Amino acid sequence: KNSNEPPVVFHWFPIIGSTITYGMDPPRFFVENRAKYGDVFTFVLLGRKTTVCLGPAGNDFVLNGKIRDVNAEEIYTVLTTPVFGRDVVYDCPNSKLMEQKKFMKIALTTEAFRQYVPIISDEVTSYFKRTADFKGQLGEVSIPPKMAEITIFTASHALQGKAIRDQFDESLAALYHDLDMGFSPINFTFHWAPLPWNNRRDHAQRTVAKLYMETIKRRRANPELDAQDMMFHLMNSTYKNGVQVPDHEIAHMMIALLMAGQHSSSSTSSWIMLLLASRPDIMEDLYQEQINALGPDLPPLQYEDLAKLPLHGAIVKETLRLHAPIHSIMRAVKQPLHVPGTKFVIPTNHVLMSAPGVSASDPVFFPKPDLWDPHRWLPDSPNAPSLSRAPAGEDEEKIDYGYGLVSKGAASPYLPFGAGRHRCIGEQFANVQLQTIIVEVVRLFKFRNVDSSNKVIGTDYASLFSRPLEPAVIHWERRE
Ligand code: HEM
Ligand SMILES: N#Cc1ccc(COc2ccc(/C=C/c3ccc(C(F)(F)[C@](O)(Cn4cnnn4)c4ccc(F)cc4F)nc3)cc2)cc1
Repeated sequence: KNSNEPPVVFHWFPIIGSTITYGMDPPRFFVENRAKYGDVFTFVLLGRKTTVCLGPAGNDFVLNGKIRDVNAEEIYTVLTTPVFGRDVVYDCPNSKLMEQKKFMKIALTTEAFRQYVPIISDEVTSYFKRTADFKGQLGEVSIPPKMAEITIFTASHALQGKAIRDQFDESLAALYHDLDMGFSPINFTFHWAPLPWNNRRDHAQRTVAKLYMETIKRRRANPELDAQDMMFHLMNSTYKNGVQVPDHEIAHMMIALLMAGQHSSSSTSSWIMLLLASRPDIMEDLYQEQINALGPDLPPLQYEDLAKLPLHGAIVKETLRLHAPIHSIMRAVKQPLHVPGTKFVIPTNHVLMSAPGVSASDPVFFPKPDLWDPHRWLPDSPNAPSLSRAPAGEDEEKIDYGYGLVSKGAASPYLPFGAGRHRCIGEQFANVQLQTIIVEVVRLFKFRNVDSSNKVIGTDYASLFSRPLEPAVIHWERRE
């Protein structure tokens, strides 16, 4: 054991190591061990030495790591490739992923969002009209399953096109569920195991991919001129080496986007509804904001209206500060890595881990960090973030990895969408989708907790994306 490795978190057993304490509550695990060992420490996760680098400097070190030093696909491919399919995302060289992200971004333009807002609005309003759980004047309902349905309908219709969305009413929903069973942290380790759900996952992946490829052939035969959806753009994309994107890669990228959009948005939208139920006063502020900005008759929502609703935007921002769906970002170490400002050198048998959420709830940057206070993101708030401590210069700098300029600023304490080469390309879509859902829900209902308290339910960290524990019941009442 050479002396310049980071301190190791005390654990009783090898292999198991700290897996259970980490897996049960990662944020608590990070904060408790940061107090003991500082911003850089190693723990054993399912037999793997995992070195965490916390704080804005840690976020920068991991997320802006050079490609020769850190590698994402080696860690993630065992989890994602069986679900998405081959030759895309983490089953190809990073340079190919960068081109695939460029292609995906082409369908995520403001022009596309103009089309998506009415689509999302209609899916939300028609959902609440037809679902049994919201019949009558008032009632109680566990909200996460409802938000999972709303997000799959809104994301699939906007991003995948009406043909795919309509298949979610029957066959595709069951297939999606089987695919989803394979998207679990257990598969980080036991991906090879012929577990029953892995067989169902593989069958579902092949079936869904086939369904997409048939749709691609049909659309190529008679192109729907107006559809600017993701499939249309991927069908007209060509790699730098001149190769047109093959049909199976289009199908597999569509699955990847479906999984990304679904899990992140359904978790975040569930949190938003639960937090609004804990603060009915804020839900009224939202209704008032719409009336002040759009007029008392509340006309059908358009993309341009979202810019006039800053509190709606702050709801998403503040929810992601406390409930980012991805709590741990991991990289393989490709060569011994010196941690700047320390004597530590991280060896290549370690996995590197970033947890941006730790600095997002650090009192140094966010006064009363554990308080869900969307107003903190608006002017003149007492709890305004003091992001000025993060070196502003870096935030200004932008860099292009091949899919457009991204802010180099990984030294920021607020990174729910990551940073650097692997940064999210779905941020704008997620904001449009989530804010549109909030606008429509606020127009239809008033929420409160069943016991009228300000309590918020705990977090389930057992699945790949952190999400609310279930059942998470709220009381709803139809607005007159
Ligand atoms: C609230 C919503 C979302 C959150 C919080 C989120 C978060 C993230 C984070 C933290 C990363 C970086 C992962 C890493 O560095 O290992 C990421 C990457 C990515 N996300 Fe999202 N995401 C969201 C929605 C979406 C949506 C809607 C899409 C697609 C339409 C999407 C597609 C992607 C893609 C393609 C990457 C790139 C992965 C890579 O380059 O390795 N995400 N996202
Ligand atoms: N015992 C025990 C025990 C042990 C440990 C634990 C918990 O330990 C951990 C540790 C790490 C993690 C990491 C989460 C993680 C990483 C990558 C991805 C992803 F790749 F999939 C994604 O980024 C997702 N994404 C992006 N944007 N929106 N979605 C993505 C990218 C591109 C793409 F096209 C499609 C995508 F969808 N997803 C999730 C989760 C849990 C529990 C129990």
